[in-house]
Amino acid sequence: MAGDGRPEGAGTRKGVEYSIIVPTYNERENVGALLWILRAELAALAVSYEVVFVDDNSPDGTADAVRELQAAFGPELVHLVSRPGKQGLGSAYAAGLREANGEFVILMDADLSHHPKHLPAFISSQRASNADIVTGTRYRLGGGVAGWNLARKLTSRGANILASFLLGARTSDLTGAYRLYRRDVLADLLCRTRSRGYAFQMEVIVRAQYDGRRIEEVPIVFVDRLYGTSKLGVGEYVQFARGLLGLLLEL
Ligand SMILES: Nc1nc2c(ncn2[C@@H]2O[C@H](COP(=O)(O)OP(=O)(O)O[C@H]3O[C@H](CO)[C@@H](O)[C@H](O)[C@@H]3O)[C@@H](O)[C@H]2O)c(=O)[nH]1
Repeated sequence: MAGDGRPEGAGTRKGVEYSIIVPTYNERENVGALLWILRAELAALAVSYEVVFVDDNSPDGTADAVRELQAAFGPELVHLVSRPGKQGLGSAYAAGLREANGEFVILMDADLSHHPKHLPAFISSQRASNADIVTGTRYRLGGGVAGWNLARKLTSRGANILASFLLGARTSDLTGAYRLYRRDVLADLLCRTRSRGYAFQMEVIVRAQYDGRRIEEVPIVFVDRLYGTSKLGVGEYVQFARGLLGLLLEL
């Protein structure tokens, strides 16, 4: 594997600044809307970008919907990584990175809970600060969550407070997934990250802090999905606890 996350000898598409990696599992109703809104939000910025969908053989036929988008918008803009079965978020990002050509990588959910309207803020924050990572935060002034029930709000907030306290983290939203990374920085972190599910977000940002990476935050409002359901289950909570314990023992 090359140091930037691509397989040795893989081709590059020169001049792409941003690769937007979107993991999907049963997101057929969302991928088209996401792409349209993304294009509208990025049009004014005059940046070059591509969108890499990583689908785990979704039973609802998400991969076919992405192929239709590919046919409509072209394979330069829309990429599809198709995996044989559900393998978790962390490994989906790694698979997306192997296909990505951008100097920077943006990770976002498919369901519009990570709204593309925040992308200009990520990009301008990185440009202004030369940061290695810009992470979206729900827990700073201007950020927030809409549409979650009280139990989910408390779980998310509680997990963040506990993990920040135990790990000495300076980032206000450890579990958020909406982030921009310098490509080589993400590739390096992925090599060392053990978590394969939702705990991935926490592990990556904490490791980056311990590595001395420059991390900036931008407030985002996470709006719960309109279509489909969350894939967060009990197993993910167990994995989160394991990931936290593992980091605590190691760092
Ligand atoms: N390829 C692939 N995609 C997956 C998998 N599991 C989830 N996804 C995709 O990953 C994205 C996030 O999944 P959701 O199920 O919508 O997550 P959520 O419960 O809304 O949780 C969000 O907020 C958490 C923080 O509170 C985040 O930790 C989490 O990553 C996500 O952004 C969606 O695009 C979903 O289709 C998987 O195993 N494989």
